This record gives sequence, C-alpha cells and structure tokens, in this order.
Amino acid sequence: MTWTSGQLRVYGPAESQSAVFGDVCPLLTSLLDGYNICVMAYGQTGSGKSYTMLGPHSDDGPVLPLDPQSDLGIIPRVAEELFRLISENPSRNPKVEVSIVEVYNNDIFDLLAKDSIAAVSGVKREVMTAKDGRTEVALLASEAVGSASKLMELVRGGLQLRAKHPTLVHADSSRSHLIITVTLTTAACSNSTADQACSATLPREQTEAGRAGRAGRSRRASQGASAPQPVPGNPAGCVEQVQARLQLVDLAGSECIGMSGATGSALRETACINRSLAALADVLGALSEHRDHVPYRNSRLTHLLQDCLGGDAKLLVILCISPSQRHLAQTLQGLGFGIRARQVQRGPARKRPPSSQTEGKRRPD
Ligand SMILES: Nc1ncnc2c1ncn2[C@@H]1O[C@H](COP(=O)(O)OP(=O)(O)OP(=O)(O)O)[C@@H](O)[C@H]1O
Repeated sequence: MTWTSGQLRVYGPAESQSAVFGDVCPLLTSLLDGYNICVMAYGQTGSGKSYTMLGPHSDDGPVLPLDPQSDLGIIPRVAEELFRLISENPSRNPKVEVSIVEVYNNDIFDLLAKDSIAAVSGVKREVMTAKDGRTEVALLASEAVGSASKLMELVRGGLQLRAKHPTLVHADSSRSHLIITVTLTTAACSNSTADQACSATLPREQTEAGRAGRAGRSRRASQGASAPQPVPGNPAGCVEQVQARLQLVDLAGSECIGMSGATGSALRETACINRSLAALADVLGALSEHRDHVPYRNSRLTHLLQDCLGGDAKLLVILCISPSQRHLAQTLQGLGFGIRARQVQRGPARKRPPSSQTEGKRRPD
C-alpha cells in the first residue's frame, strides 16, 4: 500500500454492501499480481465492523453463493471474486491456503487448529519475526482451499470459535480481533492481471462518479501504489512462484467502559481490546512521525500486523462510525485514528519477488 496517495471515501448508512466492496475489489487483482494486501475494519463496538466484513449476523455465518441483492459483506465477496479471477487465469496454477486467528486478551488463538481427536479448537500460538524479517505465527494451521464455498466453510468454523460477549452497547459483541489470512501462490507470468476488469463483476453504481459523502461508514483507501511491474517471463513459461498474502481483519470494537457495563472477565476483555487498539494507534503515530522506533511489539495485534502496517503491503482501512450522538466521544476517537492513519507516509507497495520455493505452512497432521 501507499498511504501517501490513498483515497478517502465516505459511505452513508444506506450504502449497499456491494458498493463498499467496490473499493476492495481492485486489491484482489493486485493480490494476483503478487502484492500483499490487508483490509481492516476499525470502529467502536456496535458500529458495523462485522457487518461490513462479514454481513448480517446469523448462526450459520455467511453462506455462498451470493445473490446480487445480498447483504453479505467483504469477506464472502472477496472469496467469490478471488476464485472468479483465478478461474480466468488457471495457467498460473494458483493455490490458495487459508489460516484464521483471533487475538483475544492479547493472546493469539489458531482457529483452524485441530486437537488430537481432530476436533476444532482455538489453540494458543506465538507470533515471531522470521529470519527474513517477516512476521509469522509459529505452528499456525492452514488449509488449502479450491473454492469460495470451501473458504467460507472455514471462515464459518472460525467464527463459531470466536470470542463473543453481550454488552450494554451491543448484544452480539466480538471480544477479539479476527484475522483471516489467504495465501495465494501462483506461477510468475509476464502478463499482469492488473489490467483485467474487476469492475466487470461490480454493479453499475460502483463505476459511477460522485458517490457523495454522507454520515456513516467512512473508509480510507490507501491504494495509490505505483503500478505493478510485470514479472519477467521466460521462454519456458511460468516456472517461478510468487506468494502473496491477503489479510482480512475484523477488529474488536473500542468501547467506553462506563457505557458497555462490563464487569469481571468482560472488563478485562474491554481493557485488552482498548489497549491493543491504542497500541495500533501508537504504531500509526510512530510511522506518521517517521520515528526510529515503531512500537510494534507493545501488543500482539500490532506485532502480528507488522508487515501490513509498516511493510510493503497495500492497506485499506475501513472506519465504521455510529450515527448516534450518544457515541460522539467514540466517534471523535475513531476519526482521530483515521486521521493518524492518513498521516502515515508510505513508500510504494512492492510485489512479492518470485522464488523457486514456496514457504507455505501446512496444517499439522
Ligand atoms: N450498514 C448496516 N446496515 C444494517 N445493519 C447494520 C449495518 N451496520 C451494522 N448493522 C447492524 O448493527 C449491529 C452491530 O453491527 P456489528 O455487529 O457489525 O458491529 P461491530 O462493530 O462488529 O461490533 P463489535 O465490535 O461489538 O463486535 C448488527 O446487528 C448489524 O447487523
């Protein structure tokens, strides 16, 4: 991503989910071209982050296929669009792997891990910095997926395990940060997918200019990366491999302890959520001021997201804002976060260099 030439869009409460997806869709072509991508929803509790990322709450979670009027959110739409793009260019032999973690009370839990009897359970993991400087979660389970519906099946499984707790502000409040990582491995080819028309699958409304800003969901799209350089081809065709990561992040909501009515373990959850979001804001502050030290390790959330916050990924931040006057203080705090994010000056996003080997981790047997 580049923060420098990123765009700012504002969506009203009545804006359709497909319109919001319009800003995410071009990033998928970038993913296929080898860029790391992160799409992150930030905002106070109950402001619509999970709705934006996943869709309306249901016990079954988001289910594909999409119907055109569907309220499904970014993640199921990403799943469908990604596999549509892949089906258009199967010669690159793309492979998709998925891992799902939550950061709960400043601990990382692997939501695809299976125990000795193959029952799915959240297993605690550690984030570490690999020799090449990239952040990795040790022993993280991942699964190969061959279709959008399989990908969403895994997401639904992860959502079943995600920590939730009712509060006075939101009856179905997520108490953890959810991070879905899609790793795409493709053979490097000379023809970039960047010029493929993602908008071919988008509704007309998304191609129209002048989607005027109204109060409600506000988004900051940092998509001003320099044009991707084509990967040099070779006469033998596609032999090298490019690995790119897409991180889809539904953050837990910031909340005012007095309003949420949290006590006991819920109070600890709230404190951990607020601390990790403050750490995220601190990292953005340090990046925007070009400080020598960026405090990524003050929280597992920021350590985990280090590569897409300070690295060479393309990042899109969706700021969800309550239209209610009652939440004015949290709204101002959220806008402050957005301003900080906009002030970060980033260099151009870089695509992953091809390598002859993939580094993907597989689900342990
Ligand atoms: N744009 C929207 N249109 C219709 N309903 C919405 C919209 N945004 C949010 N909602 C509804 O508002 C409620 C709260 O939204 P959601 O669960 O997405 O909040 P959240 O920000 O993820 O909260 P938390 O951080 O506490 O988990 C849900 O019932 C959701 O369906």
